[in-house]
Amino acid sequence: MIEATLCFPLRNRSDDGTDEVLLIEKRRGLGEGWYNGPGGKRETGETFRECAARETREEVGLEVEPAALEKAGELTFLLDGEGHTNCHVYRTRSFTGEPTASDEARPEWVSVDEVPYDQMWDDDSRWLPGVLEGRTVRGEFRFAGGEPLDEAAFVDHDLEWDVSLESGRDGSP
Ligand SMILES: Nc1nc2c([nH]c(=O)n2[C@H]2C[C@H](O)[C@@H](COP(=O)(O)OP(=O)(O)OP(=O)(O)O)O2)c(=O)[nH]1
Repeated sequence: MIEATLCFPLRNRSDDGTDEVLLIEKRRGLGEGWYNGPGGKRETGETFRECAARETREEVGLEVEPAALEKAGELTFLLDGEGHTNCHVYRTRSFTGEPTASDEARPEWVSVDEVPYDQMWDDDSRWLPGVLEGRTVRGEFRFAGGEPLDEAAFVDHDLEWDVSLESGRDGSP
């Protein structure tokens, strides 16, 4: 199973108080052309928090402290009945730097009320609104139709809200 992370930096705009999330438009790889949070696959020896912080730095140039990430979700994506990817989701209001485009990603601050779910993975509209409201979620999402995952069809899902994520299923927070 692939172990991956997503990170959703949040800010409150000082002029009108709008709550915004930093999304990326993914320029290559899985989910190319869609909006998502910064994130990616975990490397050997990394914790999930370290992975989320590294991917955020590499993709959009924001510095986040692994310890300042708040665990918001654990999502499992299944493809044709088999576990494909475990995704650990974080959010944070604590970061430094200005978002900068990279080869992999074009960053964009978006109002949390105007997230472009029609240009994202099909499952995101089921769980991301709650995550952006500050809730925690554990979910299983079933896809069918073979590799790659981003060309498979989203079939159905199960969600559990307001769960304790103090410790992940593998024991790593
Ligand atoms: N929002 C959302 N993200 C997803 C879904 N499925 C899924 O794998 N992801 C995330 C997990 C990872 O952060 C990202 C895929 O990993 P990645 O960015 O490293 O993939 P890639 O093929 O570009 O990898 P690489 O070669 O650049 O390392 O997509 C989904 O259904 N919704």
